[in-house]
Amino acid sequence: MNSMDTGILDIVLQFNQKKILVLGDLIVDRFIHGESSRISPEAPVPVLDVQYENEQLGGAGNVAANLTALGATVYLCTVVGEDLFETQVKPLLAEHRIQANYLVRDDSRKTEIKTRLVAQQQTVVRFDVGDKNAISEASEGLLIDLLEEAYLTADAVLIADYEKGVITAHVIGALQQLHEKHPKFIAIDSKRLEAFKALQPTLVKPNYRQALELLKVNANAETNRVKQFMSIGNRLFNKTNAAIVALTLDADGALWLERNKEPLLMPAKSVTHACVCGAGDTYISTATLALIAGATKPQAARLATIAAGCVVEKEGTATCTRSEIIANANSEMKAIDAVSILSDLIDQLKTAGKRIVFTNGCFDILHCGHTYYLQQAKKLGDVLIVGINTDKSVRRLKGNSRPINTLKDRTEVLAAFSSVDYIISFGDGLAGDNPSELIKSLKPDIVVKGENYQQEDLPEAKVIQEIGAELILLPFTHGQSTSTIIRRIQGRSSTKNPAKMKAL
Ligand SMILES: Nc1ncnc2c1ncn2[C@@H]1O[C@H](COP(=O)(O)OP(=O)(O)O)[C@@H](O)[C@H]1O
Ligand SMILES: O=P(O)(O)OC[C@@H](O)[C@H]1O[C@@H](OP(=O)(O)O)[C@@H](O)[C@@H](O)[C@@H]1O
Repeated sequence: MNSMDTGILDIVLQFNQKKILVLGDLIVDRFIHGESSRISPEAPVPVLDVQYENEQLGGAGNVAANLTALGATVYLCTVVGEDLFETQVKPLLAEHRIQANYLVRDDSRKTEIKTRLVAQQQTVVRFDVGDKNAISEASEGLLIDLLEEAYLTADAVLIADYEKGVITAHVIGALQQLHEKHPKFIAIDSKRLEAFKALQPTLVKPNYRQALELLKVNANAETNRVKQFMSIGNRLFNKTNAAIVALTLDADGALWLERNKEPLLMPAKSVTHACVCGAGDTYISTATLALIAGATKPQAARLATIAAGCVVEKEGTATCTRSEIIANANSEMKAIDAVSILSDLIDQLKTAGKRIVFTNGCFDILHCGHTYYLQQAKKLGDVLIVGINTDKSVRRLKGNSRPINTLKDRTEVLAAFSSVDYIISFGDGLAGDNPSELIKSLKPDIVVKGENYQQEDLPEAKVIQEIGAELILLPFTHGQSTSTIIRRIQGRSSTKNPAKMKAL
């Protein structure tokens, strides 16, 4: 754990207080998965033996789904056709906890549905059905009314424009008027960023192809894309009027550009088989939430990269939760301050078949007894969670001279142990100095204690039984304890330097 990581965690924890207005084209992504082992006799195309199908929200719908997965409240302003509303769109919105109050339903319109045939994880063909023409005047009027309603309560506006007809010149004009009266953070992902110049967006996210098109530069496979945009990237400011340009470069990560500042390159996670559909949606959703939660540019770029790295490892159009961001952040980020985040994370780890081990203690001055004990605890399962007593709690348990090290320092030392996966403090809640409440919330599979305890003496024994966890008592290393170490030091100091002993 270091100060940057603590900052990142604080930012992620604020995501659920944010309200985002998402404006754009809703798409339905349909994936038909199968195996292919031969070429059709009728034409030189693979024959797909279909195994399963699924549908996901795409376009602005995917942006909204990503934002809700990250904890935010979303007002999704869009126009959908009646054709797919009841059967496809409504259930998907409900699944992602997205309110349908800001949607305009238009029975003259066909919703965009993109069907992909996927053989052995490789998309073989995609076909699109749906209207791409501008929405009707009636729908436009209704959409602008809803936009005005949602705008004032939102913390930021995220435009997900796929040029499927929802964002007309009138819609942009209405947004501009609102923005002039009540300026807000505006983030834009669009193939035609120049059309939004008047909004003076805070953040735009072109991908490489879109950035080349904006600057009217031809693509060249030989070019080093990072070097190229380090040199010509500043021309994107005049084209977009944006304060920050997050240029995403798929497997090469992203280059963040800001006027008169050094560009920031954030490399992407290396993924063997990346499924990139929707990665840009996840990227801009996370970057927006991070920036409005007060993240610095490097922090926001890092969080967006972690989230995009998480979705490209999943099948189809996907989302990344706050817990996944924390779990995917580097291993230094072990200390988790919110029980709800850790319990979400544990649920996900359990679903992935992991066995969760929990133990707790003061971990004041660490010695080889701790090392052995934590290693043994970890071996009992897959993930070791350590509950650590707060400073006040240690004082109550061990006396006023303790702890020797503050909670922050004790946590930092504990986080350096490879056997320890996550650390959470406890001791100031209703259950006082024992971890009953924490165990009840986290529901580990195994609880480990030192064998100096008897099951019947443990205040948490009842909770352990209630949640159906197994209690395992591990032997302590003989003669090793923090108190013995302190006494040893005091003994030595008292003969050699009594003044120093007092200071201890
Ligand atoms: N092949 C990949 N491997 C790892 N990360 C990727 C890959 N493709 C995309 N990403 C991640 O997703 C982000 C956005 O991807 P990109 O393809 O540039 O945007 P878009 O989806 O808008 O075209 C990248 O900056 C990167 O973090
Ligand atoms: O522009 P077209 O291709 O017609 O439509 C958009 C699609 O390419 C896909 O673009 C993806 O976004 P990313 O661009 O990968 O973030 C997602 O929004 C998908 O849901 C969507 O189907």
